[in-house]
Amino acid sequence: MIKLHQVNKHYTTSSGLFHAVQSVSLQVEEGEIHGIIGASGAGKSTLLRLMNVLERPDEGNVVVNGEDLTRMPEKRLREARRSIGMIFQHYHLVHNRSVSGNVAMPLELAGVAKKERVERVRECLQFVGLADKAEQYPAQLSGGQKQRVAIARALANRPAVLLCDEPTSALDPQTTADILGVLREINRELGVTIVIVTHDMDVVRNICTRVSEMRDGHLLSTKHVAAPMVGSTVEAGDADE
Ligand SMILES: Nc1ncnc2c1ncn2[C@@H]1O[C@H](COP(=O)(O)OP(=O)(O)OP(=O)(O)O)[C@@H](O)[C@H]1O
Repeated sequence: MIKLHQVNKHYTTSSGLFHAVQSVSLQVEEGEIHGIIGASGAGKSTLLRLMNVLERPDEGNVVVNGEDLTRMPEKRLREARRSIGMIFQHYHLVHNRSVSGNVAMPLELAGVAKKERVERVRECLQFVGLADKAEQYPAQLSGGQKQRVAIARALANRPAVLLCDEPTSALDPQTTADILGVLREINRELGVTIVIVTHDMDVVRNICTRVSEMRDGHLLSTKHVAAPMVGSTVEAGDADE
């Protein structure tokens, strides 16, 4: 589903070239929920942004759904990105658009006709439990509701993959549990493959099938996560690679 092959990313900083992601190879399988953990600055967000080529790798290949995104011209890359949704810690909603206006944006960019757009926005808001908030504005919503709008927007173009960058880090424990429930449903009911960057091992124990650990730009390990059991603490373990 997602194959990173020997991917490298450098940034130019005031103190020289910084090697943020170093020769990372990783395969995310179709249908899994794959966690990426590691200390602050380890390169987790950079790795996630390499998966949809929001960051272009300096070396290596990024293949999603059998298509090499690193070899595509910009126009084809924009089209390919429609099958890769993304959500962020701080939601990135457009404040002067209503909830339905936000969810409609990727459909407008994809040239979907108005009637179909309205229907799809309604479906997506219903899926995340916010059908009654369609005409409200982001400032009127709680953090959890804003993240649900961002999820609905990410689902609008029926992606095969959803990339999540610290999606619950700004949320309280109950809201975190609710949002993880939504992500689990997206995975199970819609068959969407999910990659989730987090510093919270509870998130990993709760929803991830495998977890990769980053340190100083390197991928240290990828492990299976024991099947989550309600109310129990489950250790990540059972190295498989
Ligand atoms: N655009 C950029 N220009 C220069 N340096 C960058 C840029 N983006 C990231 N970095 C640096 O690359 C390193 C990895 O950043 P990244 O955001 O991927 O880490 P992270 O593991 O997600 O950290 P955090 O948990 O703090 O978000 C950091 O040292 C960061 O300062």
